[in-house]
Amino acid sequence: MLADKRAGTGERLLGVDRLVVDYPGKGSRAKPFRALTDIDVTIDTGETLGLVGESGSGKTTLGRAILGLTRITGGTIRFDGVDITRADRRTRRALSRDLQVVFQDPYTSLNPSMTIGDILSEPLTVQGQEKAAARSRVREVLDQVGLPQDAINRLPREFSGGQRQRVAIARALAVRPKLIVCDEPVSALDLSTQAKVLDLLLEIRRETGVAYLFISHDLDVVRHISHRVAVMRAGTIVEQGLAATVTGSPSHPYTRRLLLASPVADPDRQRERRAHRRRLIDEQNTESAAVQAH
Ligand SMILES: Nc1ncnc2c1ncn2[C@@H]1O[C@H](COP(=O)(O)OP(=O)(O)OP(=O)(O)O)[C@@H](O)[C@H]1O
Repeated sequence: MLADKRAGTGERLLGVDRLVVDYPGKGSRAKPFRALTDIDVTIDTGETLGLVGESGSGKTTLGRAILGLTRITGGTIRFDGVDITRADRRTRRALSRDLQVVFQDPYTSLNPSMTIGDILSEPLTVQGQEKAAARSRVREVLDQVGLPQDAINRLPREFSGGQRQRVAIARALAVRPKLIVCDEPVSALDLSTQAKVLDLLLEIRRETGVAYLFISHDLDVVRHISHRVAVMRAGTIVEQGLAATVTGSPSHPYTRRLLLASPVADPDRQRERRAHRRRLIDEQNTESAAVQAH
């Protein structure tokens, strides 16, 4: 488990300021739907910000806005000292050296007809690297994510879900990015594979100093990897702070509900959770007794 402190150098890598995203409504007269309202988040070099919230709260929309995949209605996004809110395609291509993504589903995020070698060398050749240099970098990242060298000539279907997610992580790592947006990277995996992939992400962060925006609906997963946590609900951030504080003594009732809803494998955490649930029930009983006595 992580120490309760911020990581990195304290240098600001990402700054999202009063971000608003509207999706067009369906039909010509329909009102647009506001998916994000005045979102403020920051990530420092080497830091992990966990983003939690239930389905539909806007986590993916925020990740996609940062990656330039969703149209922004208002506010600004700065990355590494540059305003990238409305970056053009050329700037985005250059940015992809520093800003990468790992999606949730390792089954659909990898091109099934490409070999692992081609999947991993593509981002490097797009950045203008020579084929030979790209191949040697591919060998390095395969090692880094714990996959065998002979994976180079194999296809994604020959690998398990956890191994495919290692390929997706290797693809993101290949260009040595400063920030990786991890959008539910372990949700499609079983519990023991989840733990292994989370450990891999932690090890990579230690080795490379990369920062993560780690998106998950599961507060327990997020607390394992994050220095700070932001909690989203209906397109807004209801609470953010140090991971141990937000997950240990949440101040917002919504965060408390999320905490109780998240599945845990760790018996200590299960005991802790049962005690917490009992405390909540006791509080509620005391409140209703007080109301009845009034
Ligand atoms: N392309 C779109 N057009 C219209 N509405 C959208 C679009 N994409 C997302 N939404 C809506 O925006 C809101 C936020 O969606 P988003 O996918 O960002 O949430 P999320 O927290 O990532 O949810 P999940 O965990 O289910 O992926 C939801 O109400 C969703 O229905």
